[in-house]
Amino acid sequence: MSTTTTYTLEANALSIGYTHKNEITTIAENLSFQLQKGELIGLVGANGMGKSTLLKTLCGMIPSLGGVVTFNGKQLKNYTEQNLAKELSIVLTGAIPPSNLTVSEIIALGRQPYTNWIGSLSKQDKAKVIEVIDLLKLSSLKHKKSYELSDGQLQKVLLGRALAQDTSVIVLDEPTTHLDIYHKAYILKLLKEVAHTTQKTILFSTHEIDLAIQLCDQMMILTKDNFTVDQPCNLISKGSFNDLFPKDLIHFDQTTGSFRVHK
Ligand SMILES: Nc1ncnc2c1ncn2[C@@H]1O[C@H](COP(=O)(O)OP(=O)(O)OP(=O)(O)O)[C@@H](O)[C@H]1O
Repeated sequence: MSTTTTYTLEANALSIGYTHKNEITTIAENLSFQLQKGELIGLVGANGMGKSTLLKTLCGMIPSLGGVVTFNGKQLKNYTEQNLAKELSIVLTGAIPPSNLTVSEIIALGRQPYTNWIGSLSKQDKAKVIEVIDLLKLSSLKHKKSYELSDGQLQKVLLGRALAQDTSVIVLDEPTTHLDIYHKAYILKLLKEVAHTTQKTILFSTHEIDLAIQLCDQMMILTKDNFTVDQPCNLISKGSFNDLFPKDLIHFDQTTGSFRVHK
């Protein structure tokens, strides 16, 4: 049943993992958190810890093994695909769209939940596409086909498609993977601005821990034994980043807020 809430995305006692031929592999369990409007949230964890599994479970792409996910007060399982697409957009790594589409056309795909059955764009849809192209500074590329783009440019375009979808929650799996350090910072700063100015909840997974610490309102740390959600400064003071990786090679330096290699 729907209830009024200030949280856009909530998980309660969520268990994530995979079921193959009745064999259940649990990747993480008892995950609970509440995310608010206007927040940028970074999810970090070592390779294979379950970040993508968690994001896909939150989006309903893979079934949870237990617990409840709620969007804007309504349980995920009670949404139709069409209605969920108005609340939630997803950007997955390697989700390359058909290569003969132009940048504008890919971004316009984000309007699908709002268009009629033949997919024709209204004035409002077209205005949204132009707004996103301007926001992401993609005007010079708008007529290029997706196969003509660099990996980084394509990543920006996929973000554009999610922004055009204009949902209250955006989930991105490693959105800065193919970008250089300048463009990693550019995209994460842009996500923060979008979250703050449009009051969207933006959750992304990343290995860019230093940048995430500087830019996120909240961070989620997923380790083998723990799941912690808090503001980056609190996580630093609690020493939570120290548990992210084995301690034989690197350590977290609390004064600089970054990882250092043992000399
Ligand atoms: N379809 C699947 N079936 C079974 N196990 C899977 C499946 N996909 C992933 N896994 C396993 O789930 C675990 C978590 O994987 P996941 O991709 O969620 O980790 P991650 O934290 O996103 O890793 P990375 O940082 O390397 O991208 C891994 O042990 C992986 O092998």
